[in-house]
Amino acid sequence: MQPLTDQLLHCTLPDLPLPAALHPRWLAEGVLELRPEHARRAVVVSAGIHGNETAPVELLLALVAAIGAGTLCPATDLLLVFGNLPAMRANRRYLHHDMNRLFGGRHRTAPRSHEATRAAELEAVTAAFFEHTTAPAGERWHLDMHTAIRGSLYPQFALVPFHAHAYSPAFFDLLAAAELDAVVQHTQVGGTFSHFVSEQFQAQSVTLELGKARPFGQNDLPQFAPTGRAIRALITGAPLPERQKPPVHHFTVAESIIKTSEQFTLNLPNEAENFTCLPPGYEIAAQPDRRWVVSDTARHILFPNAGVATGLRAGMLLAPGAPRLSLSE
Ligand SMILES: O=C(O)CCC(=O)N[C@@H](CCC(=O)O)C(=O)O
Ligand SMILES: [Zn+2]
Repeated sequence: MQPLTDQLLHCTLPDLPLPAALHPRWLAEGVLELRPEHARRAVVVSAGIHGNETAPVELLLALVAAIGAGTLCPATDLLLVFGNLPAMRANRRYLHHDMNRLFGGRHRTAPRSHEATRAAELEAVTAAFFEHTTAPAGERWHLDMHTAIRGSLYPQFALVPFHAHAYSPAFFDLLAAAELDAVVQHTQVGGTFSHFVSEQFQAQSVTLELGKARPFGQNDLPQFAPTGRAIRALITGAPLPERQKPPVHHFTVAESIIKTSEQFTLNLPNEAENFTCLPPGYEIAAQPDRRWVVSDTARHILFPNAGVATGLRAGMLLAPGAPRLSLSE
């Protein structure tokens, strides 16, 4: 294991020297705030909200190391969040409850658990971070980095939370510069960290899916380099790197498949990848009180997972294209 990963997991990362000019403060376990003078932007970068999604954690640690070494000089207020440390130590998505379903106050009504306590703590530190920034309203950003359980036909993609405020063209430029292959627009509220930050602080917040989830030490780190470069540009104010790939593909969530029965079944092979296009009329999932059939217009499956706890999302059906009303306007 890399020394910095070891330090994070053993809670000795605060021993790492950081430039005093950035006024570094550890606001909670695994939550580092940096506030350079005259910041014109406030950026939250989070990883490890799911403990087994380790590549984003390594990417975030590389940013902390570069800041410590003085090779990366943020010009923005920064909140760096390592989400679920006990789950990271156990290489599990979560210990008791999926933390990324508990934001927006849902932790209050959920059974008591490490994840519920941590979601409440992350909400509080994020609120304090945005409350004290001098960055203007349109310059609040949040990138919540994840990796997916299955492989994906579009290997790297973004999920934009449903939002009522404007996301700027600069936000979509960032996603393009990060070499993402696809952008998925949510159409309903959710309990994710990115939805919470978007709704509560009118931030341009997004979930990034950067590849397939693998344990520490097994990640192909060069795959994450374009995202790392785009984040560095965002936090230093440098120009964004030029995109080398074809244009980003857009999708919109048409239906969320919510498992509400233990007898829920999913009609898909384990090796089926995210974004697989299914034939219209295909019965993708069923439980005693209902069945989900693929429509003509929403044929792409995302995050199919029969193993989620009852009450949670077991997949989404996507329609190609951005929503008809552009949310960036
Ligand atoms: O691969 C999977 O099945 C899940 C990967 C993952 O953790 N995705 C996030 C997406 C959050 C969002 O919809 O914005 C999640 O499920 O929490
Ligand atoms: Zn995740």
